[in-house]
Amino acid sequence: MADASRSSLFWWWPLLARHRRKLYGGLAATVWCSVAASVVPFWSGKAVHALELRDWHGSRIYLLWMLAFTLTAGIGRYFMRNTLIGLSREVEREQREGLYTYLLGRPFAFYERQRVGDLMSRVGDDVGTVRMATGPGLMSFLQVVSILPVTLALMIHINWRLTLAVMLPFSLLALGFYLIGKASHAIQQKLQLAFSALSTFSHETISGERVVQAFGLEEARVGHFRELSLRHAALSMQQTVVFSAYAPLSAFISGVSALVLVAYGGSLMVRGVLDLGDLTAFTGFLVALAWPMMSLGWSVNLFQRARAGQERIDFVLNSPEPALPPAVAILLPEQPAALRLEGAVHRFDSGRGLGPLDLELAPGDSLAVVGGIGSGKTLLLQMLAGLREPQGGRLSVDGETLDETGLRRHWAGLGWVPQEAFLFSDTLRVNLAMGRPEATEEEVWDIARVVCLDELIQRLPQGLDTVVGERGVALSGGERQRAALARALLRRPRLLLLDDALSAVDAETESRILENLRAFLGKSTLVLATHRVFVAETCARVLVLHEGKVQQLGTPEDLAAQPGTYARLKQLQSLERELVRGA
Ligand SMILES: Nc1ncnc2c1ncn2[C@@H]1O[C@H](COP(=O)(O)OP(=O)(O)OP(=O)(O)O)[C@@H](O)[C@H]1O
Repeated sequence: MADASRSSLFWWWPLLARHRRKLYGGLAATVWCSVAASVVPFWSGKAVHALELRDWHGSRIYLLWMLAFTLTAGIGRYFMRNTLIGLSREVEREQREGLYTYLLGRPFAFYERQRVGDLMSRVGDDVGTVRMATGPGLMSFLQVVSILPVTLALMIHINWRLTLAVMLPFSLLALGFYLIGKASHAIQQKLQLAFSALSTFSHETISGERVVQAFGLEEARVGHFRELSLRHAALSMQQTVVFSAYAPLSAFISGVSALVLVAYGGSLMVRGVLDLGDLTAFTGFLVALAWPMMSLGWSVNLFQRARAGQERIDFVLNSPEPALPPAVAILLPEQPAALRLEGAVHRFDSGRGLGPLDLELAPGDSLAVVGGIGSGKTLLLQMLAGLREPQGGRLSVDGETLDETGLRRHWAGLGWVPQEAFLFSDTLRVNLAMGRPEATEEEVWDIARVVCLDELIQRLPQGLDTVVGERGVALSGGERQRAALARALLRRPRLLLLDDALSAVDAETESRILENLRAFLGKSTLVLATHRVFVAETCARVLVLHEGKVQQLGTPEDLAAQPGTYARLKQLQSLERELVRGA
């Protein structure tokens, strides 16, 4: 949660500190514009007084001063808006980029605790509330604090008793704003949570729209969305009710103040203590004060909202997971990776998971990981990839435990094809060359041939420049998997990890790809997780996992010859293939 300094009134100072010069410039422009604006009533009073005395020349001079200060205030206001609104936009950009960079620097475990819709609402909505406070909110606040002393000084200069009388009602305003602000902050926190729940739910529903439609869940999902939306609307209404009190309270206080001015100011004039010019000036001062005082309520509300938003942003930024090591320039060794797991374990609260497990892979080794559903294949590959840190035991690569640079070096030489092939919404060319942007056209086509994607690319109207849609939606599951495999191979990885990477490819194409992959054996260390025995046979060794532990380990031939899970699987799948061939 936010630390103590963040929850103080100046929680946003760390965001502004970097922009001190701009802030001071904006502050100077605000003071300039406010001082100029507050002096205008003073000259208007003088002008009226001169008119009262039929001093036409004097009144013209005072009117010219009025014009000059009005113009000066206008110019100051222009600079104030440009500087402070510009500042808020910069703070917003920095905060958004900082949050985005932070998110991309989080390890696996972080994303298992977060929901995408919620994170998106923090990057969008919460950052937006902070911008509103650092821009328009801060501007209004600065206006009030700079207009008030000058106006007060001029008012006291004319008559301190009348000043005290007309300003007294304004002190009630501060109390009112404090109470409203407190209520508003509490509602705002709930409101932002409600918005986050709404955006998480809608993000999930839209992402899983095919499942929703296929299972006829539209009504149920719309119903739940309506509930969340109603809660959000109800809280928004509560917020509006509380917020609506600002304007009437300010207007009422201004009205009472005007009433005091007429009653008490009028009596002072009748008694000859004040002249008409003084009363006119006081009226001008109250008009000049009214708007900033009213907007003070609005800016206080913006601060409440922003503080709640910043607390939610800080909650993400203070997540307990350590950051990923920074990217550094890396010179990769030529030979394939050597890996060793010693007593490596990763278990979830449910007790399910992987290990303790020992495993050694020499450079150029190939290992197939076989096992039932949930036996730990993916976890093992994630651990070998350095994406999931062992909770106990250790992973060493090329004989060394992975430190920060070691991890980056490990990733630089990694070709990783996850179970769900993910493509970015760009062209096929960009997706394939993502791992090695300097790859030549020829190299891209060579790899496309290895994964049997060349024919498809030739058939596509824009060839390699075809846009594959969001997450590669324009390609079939098997095509997506082959593109993801090509992306990994094009990297010429030292370690190639394939997590059931060809499960959506038809058996014939899969055999062709496996045949082509043989050319890579020995050049990369290969670990592949699979449910298919004939895929496992591509590798020199097979590891059978059961409930996260090693059940069998040996060459495919040895395992096929001894009784056990592997032999049983092979028998079953061979029979299946015979049946398919016979059919
Ligand atoms: N993030 C997680 N939180 C909790 N449990 C998890 C998590 N990820 C995996 N598990 C559990 O760990 C076990 C191993 O999961 P893993 O994904 O490695 O299985 P797998 O062998 O790859 O399965 P499959 O063949 O279905 O892909 C499973 O029982 C799974 O439920």
